[in-house]
Amino acid sequence: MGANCCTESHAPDNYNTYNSNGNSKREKHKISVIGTQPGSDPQEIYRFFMVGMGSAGKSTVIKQLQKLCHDRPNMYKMYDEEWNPISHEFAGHEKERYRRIIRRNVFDALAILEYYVQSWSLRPSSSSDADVIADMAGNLTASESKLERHIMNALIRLIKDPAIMAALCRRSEMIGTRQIADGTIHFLNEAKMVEIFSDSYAPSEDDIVHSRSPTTGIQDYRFSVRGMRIQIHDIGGQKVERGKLLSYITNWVSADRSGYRNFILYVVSMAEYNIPHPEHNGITLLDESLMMMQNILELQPIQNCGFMIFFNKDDVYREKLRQCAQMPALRDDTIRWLGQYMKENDKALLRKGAEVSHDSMQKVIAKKFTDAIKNVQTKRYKGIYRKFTCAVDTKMMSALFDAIEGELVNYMIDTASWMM
Ligand SMILES: Nc1nc2c(ncn2[C@@H]2O[C@H](COP(=O)(O)OP(=O)(O)OP(=O)(O)O)[C@@H](O)[C@H]2O)c(=O)[nH]1
Ligand SMILES: [Mg+2]
Repeated sequence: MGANCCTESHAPDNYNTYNSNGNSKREKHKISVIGTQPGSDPQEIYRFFMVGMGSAGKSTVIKQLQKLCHDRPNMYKMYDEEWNPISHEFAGHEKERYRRIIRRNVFDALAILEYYVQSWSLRPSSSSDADVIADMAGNLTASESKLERHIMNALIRLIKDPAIMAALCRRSEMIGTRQIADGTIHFLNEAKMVEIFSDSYAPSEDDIVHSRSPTTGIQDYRFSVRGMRIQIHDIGGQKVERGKLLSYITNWVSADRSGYRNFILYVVSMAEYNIPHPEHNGITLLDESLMMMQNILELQPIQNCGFMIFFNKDDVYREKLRQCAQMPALRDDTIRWLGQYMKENDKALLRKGAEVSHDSMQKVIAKKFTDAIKNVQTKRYKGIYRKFTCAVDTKMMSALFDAIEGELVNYMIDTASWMM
């Protein structure tokens, strides 16, 4: 185990961070070490540049890999930048950090729910618990690490408030910055909140997978999955982060060497198919993600890299489509945004409030992206590989990672047949 591995943070967002101009000082060092490690095969390394809009689920993929190192240590292992095995376990200070993040996620979600309770007039009279939250909201940063007992109790009482529950049921109508992070739903029930706000709370791996903290910069992670070495660079996708993308991608491509198999891993949140863009009329956040993907595909330096798309948040997408049966406005939105890619039969079913096969609706999203890919001018030398994913679902992600080696080897051999 590397000398510094016990002191280094292994949590997503805190590991092997690139310096501000996008160069990894460690990268050069690492290249010389891998080739000369005693007893090591001159093994291939599958290298992923993971990118997408903010909140698409990129860091959740990393957290799942870390969780799998915990659940199945014989098959999944984590490494430092010199490919020395390291502990995947979250150290005490990281658990403490996630404890704060999760409490903060819950607080933010309740503040958002309370906002909708007010603006949708869901509560007949005012609530003193809601007043406590409103008073806190401005000062939370300073005191987030030690929420006072009466505030915690007010939060727990609020989650039982029928008005808050009614707002939660209308989550698909929430837009802009006032949206609840998809993973936070996992925490929004009384039993879980009692646990989260107890003094002895230590987040489980599953809780960490559901937590939300935006990534800044570019983070470098290394794992082996059934002996196959993979290196993933996780790029922050918030608007403020996206300005650095070109320099990161150029540096990443130029660090290529023999034995690397390079892939762009583009993560898309299908849940955003109906969320209007906060700044541009007439498009959704999914459209913005699609445009970002097109811009990346136009970049000359990546034409020799494989390109994989994870269509993520399949569970949220499925749930929204299911809700179409009871929510005519959501039905209309779905037809407005996706109708041109849907079969006429399916549109008729949806209009009647009947269920449309999920398989067909997944193909609708894939078709939207395939059409956009056809408009890309820059010639590609590799095909495009796609998967529908639910990054918070450990079983699904483990099945995906278990199969990925064979799939990637086939991809490298016969890229043409992998075109979407
Ligand atoms: N329900 C559900 N939640 C998901 C899924 N994938 C990710 N999430 C949640 O979505 C939130 C955002 O996920 P992140 O992994 O932080 O998103 P990101 O792409 O890394 O975002 P940035 O770091 O801002 O670029 C977290 O609360 C996750 O738990 C999914 O497939 N289903
Ligand atoms: Mg992230």
